[in-house]
Amino acid sequence: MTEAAFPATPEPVQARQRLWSRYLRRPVGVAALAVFLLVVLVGLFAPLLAPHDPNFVDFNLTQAPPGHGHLMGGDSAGRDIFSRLLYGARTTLYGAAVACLAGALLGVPAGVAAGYFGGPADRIFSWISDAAQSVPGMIVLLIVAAGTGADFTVLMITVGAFMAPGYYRISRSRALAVRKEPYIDAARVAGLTHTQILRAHMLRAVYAPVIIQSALTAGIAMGLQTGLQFLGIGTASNPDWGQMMNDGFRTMLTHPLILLWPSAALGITIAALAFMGSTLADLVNSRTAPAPRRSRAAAPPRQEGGATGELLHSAADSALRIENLRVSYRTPHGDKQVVHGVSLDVAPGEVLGIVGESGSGKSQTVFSALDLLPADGTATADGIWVGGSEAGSLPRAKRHALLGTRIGYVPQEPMSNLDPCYTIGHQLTEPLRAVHGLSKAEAGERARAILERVGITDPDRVLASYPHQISGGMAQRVLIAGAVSGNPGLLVADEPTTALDVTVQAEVLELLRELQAEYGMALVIVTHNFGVVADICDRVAVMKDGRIIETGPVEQIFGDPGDPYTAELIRASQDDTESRADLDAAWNTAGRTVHS
Ligand SMILES: Nc1ncnc2c1ncn2[C@@H]1O[C@H](COP(=O)(O)OP(=O)(O)OP(=O)(O)O)[C@@H](O)[C@H]1O
Repeated sequence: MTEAAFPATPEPVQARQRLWSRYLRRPVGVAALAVFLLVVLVGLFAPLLAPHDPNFVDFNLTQAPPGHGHLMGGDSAGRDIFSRLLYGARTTLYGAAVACLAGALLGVPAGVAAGYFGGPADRIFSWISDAAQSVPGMIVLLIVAAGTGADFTVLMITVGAFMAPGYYRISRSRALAVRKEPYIDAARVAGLTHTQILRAHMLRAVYAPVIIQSALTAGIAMGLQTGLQFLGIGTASNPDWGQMMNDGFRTMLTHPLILLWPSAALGITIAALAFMGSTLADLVNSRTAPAPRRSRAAAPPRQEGGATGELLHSAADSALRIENLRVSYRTPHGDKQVVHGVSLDVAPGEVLGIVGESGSGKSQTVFSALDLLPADGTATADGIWVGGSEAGSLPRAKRHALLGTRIGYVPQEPMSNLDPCYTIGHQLTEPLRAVHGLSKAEAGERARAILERVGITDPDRVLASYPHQISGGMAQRVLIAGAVSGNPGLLVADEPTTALDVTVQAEVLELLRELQAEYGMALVIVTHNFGVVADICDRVAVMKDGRIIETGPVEQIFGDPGDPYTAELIRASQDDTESRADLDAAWNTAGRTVHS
């Protein structure tokens, strides 16, 4: 079965509206849609449109040619072919709808769950889908027909079950792509549960491909049901195109028109569905490419050694404490360690900067604290404490419950962390209602107030806007508003200004500093820029190749950097031109080896 590849980022609503207007500019698509709608209308209004009772037998009409009040003549039993064709459209459409519904109900939830959760869920559902495809469908249909007295609805549900793997594959591949989108992580750190994310974001993302798949499936289901009826399997009381073809087949050589009418009706309907599906798939696939994800630097080779960094506060007095954290990834060549024993802590109300060049392990360190590592990443630590409580050993669900409540997260790329399918208002109020139990009105009020607090002067407009209708700077303010809306004790900001215009960067930093002071939060800010550190941080940890090479108060590190690499990072930030060669030279000055 044809399957279209879909870009990872779902359509914004306006873009989706544009999709339909673009569809209406495609002549083939419009013609196919018109034909299909005509068949649907004919099926719906068959009792009004049919000039004769489709089952009334008039022996004078037996195999009669068109004419004398019978537009298409009579069939072998003396019934009006035109009336039977109109009623047949009903049966055929009903059967196709039942098959599509059954296929979608079985295939889509399984595909979304497999793509989203991966691991055993993916393996089990994929195995079932593959197994379903290897079952000989026609034999099963014959058995079902024999066991149910050829009940048409049950037969069509069975046809749908055989179509389910198509829905499964398309939903799985779409969910696999979407689950890597930053806005899914953003929804998790806002505290939404898997069920809420599946319902709100993933199902929405598979909507367009499922419609396209349904157009293709409906055509196939119609062909199958006609084949069954052609074989005489189905209810004889309702006229349908398969029975009519069976009748025409027997007199094909002497009265070819009897076969031609139902065959043409079926062929045209299936072709219309196929053209609709392919036009839609074409339009969806020709959309703009998904937003680029943050590039990952090449991994440094593994280095052995003990924990690096320093711990200044006891676990009970820390907003966040990470002890001897190691992060590794499964690769085809074995495990690759990318963080080699990092220890750091931050006190309530303190601002800690984690600074280092790209690929130094900053994000992996904070992702481990947020429990946001991808499935092939593993974090082990001697301990991770959040708000004075041990979090590292908590069961996943309890650890997850900290997100959005005790930990807030501000990501690097504001736009890709907002779901393009929902308004800002929906995205801000969803966690407030789902995680903090606020009513719709309370959540709306709080979202409005917090937007005003982060400097958005027209909160009502922004609440009603979709992400593509606001600027990058405004989107980052929205995400900051979302991150602090749950009053977390710890705010983690991962390169929060990198994706922003230079003029907006200072404003966003200022806002973070104000909110941190106002809410008394601890702030961990990940950056490659010492300018940001100077602006906002109390203390800094410098990372290189998955280790902390130096920690200290900002003034001390700026005034007297203990490591030539730190000095070079500071100089590069001041020049605003980070030269890889200079950084490597500084690293070598300290007698260490450069790995690139
Ligand atoms: N999914 C992954 N699989 C394998 N290695 C990874 C993966 N994600 C990150 N890494 C490696 O982990 C190391 C640290 O990455 P990390 O994202 O923490 O860097 P960073 O300092 O935050 O830089 P950047 O700001 O560019 O992301 C890099 O060498 C990177 O190649």
